[in-house]
Amino acid sequence: MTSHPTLAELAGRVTADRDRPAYGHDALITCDRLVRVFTADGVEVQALQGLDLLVREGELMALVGASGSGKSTLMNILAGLDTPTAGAARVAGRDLLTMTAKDRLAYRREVVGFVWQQTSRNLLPYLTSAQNVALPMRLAGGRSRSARRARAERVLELLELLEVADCRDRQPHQMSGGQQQRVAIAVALAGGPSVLLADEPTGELDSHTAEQIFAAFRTANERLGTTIVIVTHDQAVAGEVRRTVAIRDGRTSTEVLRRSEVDAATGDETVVAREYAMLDRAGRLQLPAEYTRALDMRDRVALELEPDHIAVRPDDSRRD
Ligand SMILES: Nc1ncnc2c1ncn2[C@@H]1O[C@H](COP(=O)(O)OP(=O)(O)OP(=O)(O)O)[C@@H](O)[C@H]1O
Repeated sequence: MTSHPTLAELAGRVTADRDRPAYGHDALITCDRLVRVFTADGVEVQALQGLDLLVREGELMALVGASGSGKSTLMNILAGLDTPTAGAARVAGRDLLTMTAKDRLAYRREVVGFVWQQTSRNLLPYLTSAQNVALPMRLAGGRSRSARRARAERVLELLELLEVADCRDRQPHQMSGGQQQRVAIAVALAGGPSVLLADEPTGELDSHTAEQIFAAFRTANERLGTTIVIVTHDQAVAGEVRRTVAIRDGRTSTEVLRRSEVDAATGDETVVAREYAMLDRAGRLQLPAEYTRALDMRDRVALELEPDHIAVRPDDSRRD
């Protein structure tokens, strides 16, 4: 039994609540109860149904989920290509719901870079790698000789960082799929974005090449500090990041965090993964389907507050 709070305690809670920082105040990406409804032939599809997501600056994280769960819808919104129906979405201080068309264009040029699954969507086919990477810089930079020289140096630096400097004079059709995606990452990084978004970037590649592409994202994250969000079906890729967020039915449902632990005795390092469920601000929690199935939980469950946990048990009033 918990005792009733005193008036002074209640007043203290109200003040603490008022002084608590706003949701996502220190995140680079904040999605707050994000909703996207599509209407096709008079039928409504709720692709995002109140999705909450926070991504900190400098993170490299993966988004996973079944087909149709809303991953691409979310990526298109974060990329500034689509507008949410309701809720809030902020990236690097920009409000994605209220941006004007002009702000949106600047946002796509300056704040985000993208890498898509189809290699053909990432690169212009008649330009060489170096020209592809230089293009976003030319749109943003000056025309002076020193500006041009600085751009050429930066192009080479990026191609070297991604280990495709030898492809600088080749057009996309003269490169492998993996090389094309590395150049695509260089193009996406050319404008110095705060966030790099990648939608199934390894979807068209074999697993060995996919691993190399993933290493390239990690290099970009570590060396340039760019925040990276990758949508993937590939469990092996998802296993390489510290944080994997699963989307189910248009909401974030579970999250796996991985951290390294060093054995004090042997000095061996192992990666420990732990799965968490997302608790939204209304207190809603989505239990993993395999857990509820295993205990035949349906419709109603019994809850008990224990000193350090909440027990969720099958409905014991249902004795048939
Ligand atoms: N332009 C659109 N018009 C109507 N419905 C759409 C539109 N775009 C997406 N949807 C619907 O929204 C839901 C989420 O789609 P979305 O493409 O975001 O899923 P996804 O998780 O990316 O799937 P996949 O892994 O297959 O790409 C689906 O039911 C889809 O049919």
